[in-house]
Amino acid sequence: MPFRPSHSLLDCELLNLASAFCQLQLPFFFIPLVEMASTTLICDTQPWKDLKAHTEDIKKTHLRDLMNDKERCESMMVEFDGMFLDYSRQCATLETIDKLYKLAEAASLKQQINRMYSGEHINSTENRSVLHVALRAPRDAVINSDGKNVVPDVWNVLDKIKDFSEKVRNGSWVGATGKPLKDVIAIGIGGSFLGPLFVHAALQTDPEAVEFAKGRQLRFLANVDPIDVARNIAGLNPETTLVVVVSKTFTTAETMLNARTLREWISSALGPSAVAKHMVAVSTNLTLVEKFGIDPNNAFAFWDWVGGRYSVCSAVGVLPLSLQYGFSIVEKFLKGASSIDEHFRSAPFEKNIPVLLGLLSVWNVSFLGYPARAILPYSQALEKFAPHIQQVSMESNGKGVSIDGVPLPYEAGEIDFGEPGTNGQHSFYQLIHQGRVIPCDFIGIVKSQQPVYLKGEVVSNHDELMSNFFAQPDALAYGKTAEQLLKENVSQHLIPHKTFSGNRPSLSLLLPSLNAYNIGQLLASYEHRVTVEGFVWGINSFDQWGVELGKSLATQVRKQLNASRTKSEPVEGFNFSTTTLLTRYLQASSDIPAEPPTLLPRI
Ligand SMILES: O=P(O)(O)OC[C@H]1O[C@](O)(CO)[C@@H](O)[C@@H]1O
Repeated sequence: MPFRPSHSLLDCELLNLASAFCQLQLPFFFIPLVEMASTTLICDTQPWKDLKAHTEDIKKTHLRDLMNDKERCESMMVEFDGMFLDYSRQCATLETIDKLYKLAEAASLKQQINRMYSGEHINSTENRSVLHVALRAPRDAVINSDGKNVVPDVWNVLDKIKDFSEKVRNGSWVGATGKPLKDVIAIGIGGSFLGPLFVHAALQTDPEAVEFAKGRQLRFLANVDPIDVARNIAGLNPETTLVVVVSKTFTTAETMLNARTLREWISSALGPSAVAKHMVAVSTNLTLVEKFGIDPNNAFAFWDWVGGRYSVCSAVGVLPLSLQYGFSIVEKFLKGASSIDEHFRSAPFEKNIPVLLGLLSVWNVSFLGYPARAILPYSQALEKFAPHIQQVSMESNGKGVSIDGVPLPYEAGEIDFGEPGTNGQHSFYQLIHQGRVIPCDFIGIVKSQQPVYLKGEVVSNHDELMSNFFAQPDALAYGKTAEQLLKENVSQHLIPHKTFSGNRPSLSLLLPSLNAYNIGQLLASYEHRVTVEGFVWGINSFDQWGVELGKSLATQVRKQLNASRTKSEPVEGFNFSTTTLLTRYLQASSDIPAEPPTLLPRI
């Protein structure tokens, strides 16, 4: 285990434990002494303290000067399997990077990565291994969980998906009325939605994938807002639609209500027996799948060692994407992810893209004090990348205690947001240039998947886009001084407004193209980056207890709404604010009958 020194208590540690016990409202003397001696935090280590002290040196530097050091810049560029990372625009020197490697060592990063790959139960609060890497491992790989090689199970499901998706696509699996199923609605939320949506959006512009998707539609129903149901079924015919219910637990309230709604949509149009031909499921909970009325033979399994937000490479993503694009395209995506898995596991830290990305994030968040990160792909096809990484990162690392349950005296996690360039430039970049400092990830693609050239234009449309990709990082790094503005004869009173302080960090990631393989590489790089951050911060990046409280409070509200509507019971048991809001809501919608007939949207 990392961070378990046998030496006596360190100051920061004692403070943390005391505050943990204060939160539990137990007297401090109740702390078991053995526990006191066994738990420490990364902030207690010498490399962390060295980095803290080092921030004073960094504050004296400016990227304008750092960028002049060619040797420094050269050693801040890494290439792997066609991906090129340039992190020379980070507010960091070679000494910083060296100190970050020492921090990684203090965090036992290498050992923690190995523990993940060897199937140890590193998700300790759920007592599970974390093996999304097994989802894209080659057929002959051996990856054990609880003493069993899980790779054959993974490939059994992949083979089943290949077979099923081919049958649907070639028309040998047809709907209840004998018509081919050309449209798919995937119902799921969170990790059972965002990853597949990101990959779908990206593949939609890859010419090879587009060719395979001709005549087919894939839609995603996530929100329990009935408007999302309405939008999803608009223009679709139940006779030619296949519904895939995707839920790891098969208990998520939103997904299950949406699944019951679409089951009603199908059975009211085609009769209840049509469900067998028009609904399939992806889940770890095959018992509940059967209970719902979906034949377990039409269910595609995955396993509790796959976290929801890390599940896009399981049947969660592979099934809907194979139905849309064919299994061969999706297999390329898996291979791209697998290539990064191997790189992450084996490359030395200096050449290891996910490790470098993760360490730089820790540097920005924990030492330079920049809590947010902007993900800025200069590719419209990556429009759903930032929303997906938002979940991967913020649900994984948004934690307040260490893996041992000690409250953290430092902030973990980061605030992720982003939009494709250049749209973002006309939206929130103002704040990034002259307001707050937000480290940016610029992601560029060398060859456009949809090139456009116009005779007489100075550059192609893609070059126009990429001109911005190359310009923005320098604008952020160098800024613009008052002296420069004076030379340009800018009026005195405008100088403060037109000055750019610069010294704003970014990194640039260049991908050769945006095909299925590269999309897999990008996904795995970010997944592992988040893991690296979590390992260094000493937290459990693989649980998500923070989502539970809101869910259970919603259960109370649901009961109240039912009681008030059907039995006119008054709103009770809530605070003044919620009581007022609920009462107002009920009164203003009192024209809705207590038990209305089944109603489906009709857009
Ligand atoms: O796949 P399920 O079990 O429906 O869960 C959906 C999502 O809900 C969450 O548990 C959060 O509420 C995510 O972690 C998960 O991806």
